[in-house]
Amino acid sequence: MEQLQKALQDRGLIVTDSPEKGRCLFTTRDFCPGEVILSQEPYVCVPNNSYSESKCDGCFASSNLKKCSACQVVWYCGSDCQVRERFQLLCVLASFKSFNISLNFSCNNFQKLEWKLHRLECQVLSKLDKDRRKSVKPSIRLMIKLYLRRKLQSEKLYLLVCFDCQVIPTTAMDNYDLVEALVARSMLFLNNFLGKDMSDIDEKQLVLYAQMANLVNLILQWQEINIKEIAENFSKLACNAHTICDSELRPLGTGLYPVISIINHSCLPNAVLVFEGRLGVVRAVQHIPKGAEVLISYIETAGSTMTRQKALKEQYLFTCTCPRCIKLGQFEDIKESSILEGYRCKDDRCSGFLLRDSDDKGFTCQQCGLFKSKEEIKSKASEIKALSNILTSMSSGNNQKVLSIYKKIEKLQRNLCHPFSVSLMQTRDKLIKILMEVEDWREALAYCRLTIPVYQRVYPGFHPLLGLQHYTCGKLEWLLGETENAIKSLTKAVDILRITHGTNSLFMKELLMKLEEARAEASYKPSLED
Ligand SMILES: C[S@@+](CC[C@H](N)C(=O)[O-])C[C@H]1O[C@@H](n2cnc3c(N)ncnc32)[C@H](O)[C@@H]1O
Repeated sequence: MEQLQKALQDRGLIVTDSPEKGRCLFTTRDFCPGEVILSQEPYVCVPNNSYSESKCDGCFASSNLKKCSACQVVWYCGSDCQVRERFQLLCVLASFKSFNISLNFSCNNFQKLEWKLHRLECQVLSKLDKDRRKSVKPSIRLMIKLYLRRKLQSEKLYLLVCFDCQVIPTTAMDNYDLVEALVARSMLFLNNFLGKDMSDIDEKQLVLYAQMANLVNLILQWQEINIKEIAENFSKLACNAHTICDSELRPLGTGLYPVISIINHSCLPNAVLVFEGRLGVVRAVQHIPKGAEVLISYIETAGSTMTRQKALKEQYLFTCTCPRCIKLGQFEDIKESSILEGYRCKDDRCSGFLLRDSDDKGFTCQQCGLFKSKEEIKSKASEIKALSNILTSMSSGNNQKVLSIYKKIEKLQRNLCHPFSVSLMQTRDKLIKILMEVEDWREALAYCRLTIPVYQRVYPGFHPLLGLQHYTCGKLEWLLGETENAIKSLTKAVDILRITHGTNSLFMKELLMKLEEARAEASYKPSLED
């Protein structure tokens, strides 16, 4: 901890303890919007591979993949990624006495050993029979990697094997002690439910961790392993691991970033976590003065206070007391919930919000006083539910059918929900995605424009999702030849994303280049007309 405090001190940060939140990360200097507060490589990470989709284990790319022929579990996209992974596993296997590996090689001749080493790397997984291999889901692999990595670092093999290349050395920000210090869900269960009965769901969760721990034990077959400790580590992953996303916030995998995990949650965060490849980067999204706590959001912040609190309670077992959450039950909060998750006025031209009547027969618009009966609402809601059920039962691939169902849902929601409703916004997002897949740019743009005011309301300030929505709008306008509009949208996207994503990533370079091209085209067009 002392070592970590020292490393953080150099970055203008300090870890403190609070009785309500446990460890907290505070600033010891000012940070300006867009400034990197902290960045960290994952201690361990895995891509979220499934039967239908695979990604490279090294960089999460999804093209030009080759499956490792030995273990049949891991995929790589090319030699660079293979080299990195093979090197890591060589070090692990060198620590097993059963493998007679010479440690006398440097990184220069390391590549010659690639194939041989990779076979060794896969030793643990390739020992498994076909059925067991199928049970090696990403969460299980993450745990296996955690144990291999611990073994590696505890025996300081990296330094032994190749002291001059300094691949992943043990540092103040990268060691197993930091994993040990992470808060565990099981501890939170106990703290929360001491003296009370655990609910069924909590008990089931603990049983699941125990089953997963058994599976890890069967795969690793280490004599000295402690199953209880593995189960405890699964419960740590549940409230500390992060979903690794690409620049457009599409999930790619899961990673454990033990220092970033010290950062607590707020529904009104002053920082954001984004990923540059596997690197986790925390950036300030507002001015953070010296002495303030650094806070990110763990959840989708678009929902009502009740929805957010439920999500935080279920996964992280705490009740949020951020400036948004402390308003729970106050008139402003009730109004906000009725807008985000409530119904629309019977009069199409009215944008008032509806509140439930005291006799529970229906809802009344708080602006024009029109009444909407419960039956009316129920019938529309069940039509939507029936259509959603059809969608869940459908197999993927039938874009046109899916599109027509989403359009029906959107129409019903337009009639039922408040114009700023989150579920209506989400349905429109699904429509945009499908319409872009079928290359109907015009209609995709129409829906995208409808979502912008809702995004601006639910994701205020520098929020990456708002920036990305402006970007989508800009790309569609650009494709449709609406250059002036594209410039406006792309500029709005850049204004937000340069704060949340920085300007160095390939993604941002592409966005900045698109904006430049659009500006160049706009200045070229009038001269043509002249
Ligand atoms: C990723 S950890 C954050 C670091 C944690 N405070 C620690 O001591 O390691 C997540 C856990 O921190 C606590 N936490 C995070 N944000 C909180 C908040 N706003 N209020 C109360 N507890 C919070 C909860 O126990 C949650 O499960």
